[in-house]
Amino acid sequence: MSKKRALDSFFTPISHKKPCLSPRPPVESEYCTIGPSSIDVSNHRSYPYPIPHLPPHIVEELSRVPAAEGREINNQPDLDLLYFQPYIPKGVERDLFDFLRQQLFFYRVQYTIKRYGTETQINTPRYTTVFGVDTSSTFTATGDLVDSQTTKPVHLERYKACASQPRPMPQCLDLLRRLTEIFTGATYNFCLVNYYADGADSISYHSDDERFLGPNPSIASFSLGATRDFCMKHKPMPPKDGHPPPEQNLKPPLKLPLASGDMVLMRGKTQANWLHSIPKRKGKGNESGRINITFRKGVEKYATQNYYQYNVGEGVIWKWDKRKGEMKEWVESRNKG
Ligand SMILES: O=C(O)CCC(=O)C(=O)O
Ligand SMILES: [Fe+2]
Repeated sequence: MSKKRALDSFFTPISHKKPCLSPRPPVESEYCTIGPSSIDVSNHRSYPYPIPHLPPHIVEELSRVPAAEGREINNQPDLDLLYFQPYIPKGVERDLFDFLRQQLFFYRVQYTIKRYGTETQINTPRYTTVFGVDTSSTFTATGDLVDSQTTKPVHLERYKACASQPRPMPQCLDLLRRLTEIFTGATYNFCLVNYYADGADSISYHSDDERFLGPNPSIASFSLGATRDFCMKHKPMPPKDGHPPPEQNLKPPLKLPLASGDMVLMRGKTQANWLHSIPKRKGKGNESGRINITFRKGVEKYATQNYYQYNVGEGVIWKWDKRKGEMKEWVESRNKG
């Protein structure tokens, strides 16, 4: 299907269908569940509360993505990026930021690691949440989890090690996922969302190179809200035949100032060879929040296990309090009625 045709069918409003919660690859007939006239919510037994669909004007504006051509950055060894400045049109990126910060539920995950026999508690320095399930399972239109091969219900055992049963992508993120699939030519079954409340929140150097993402994974990473530096450096290269480490090790990190609406597509050998981070920012002028959304494809059940453990965990739910202008602990009984 051409991109133009895919987009046209995507934005055709048909209002009487049930919301489709499936993170399956795009099928033209499924796009009808997403349209500017929709006033529904996405709900699922694994959600703490329903998530409203995107307001029609945001859906409308998203039909204009990508707002700019992607720029290739592949002038360093093993680096393969496509950088859109911006991908989401200016103006609507702010509305999307406000909407997602208001409507999504977040976590501040804590976990322990054991290094050289010593246990250390890690406090994830940002808010996180995740939706999706690996390729071994799929959600039906009514939100049931079935085996991708047999279409039989997935036994609870498969995800018993997960912090939460897998959650289907809500419409407000699934729309962006489907658009991203059209423009990147890749498919995605996970959506990870980070919320950096201010400059004190961060993610340290790492690569998304887990085996459960398969070789050469394609990861689409969106930025909304405050501009933050995205730093990248090559993984250390070992000295060869007793000679000092190659010059790549001495190069300063690559720094992309990710602004609201920008998207970086990381692909090819990037994850296998490069590390990335969002460093802390000190001082005045770093008080505003930033949302990062990544779409990825997990090809083993360990992807589901890992992502729910480190992005949902066992702790309390955090929700944006508009009046106070900060994240507040969400308590179900207080919010009923
Ligand atoms: O916030 C970002 O731009 C990067 C997030 C990231 O690297 C991750 O979630 O793995
Ligand atoms: Fe990452």
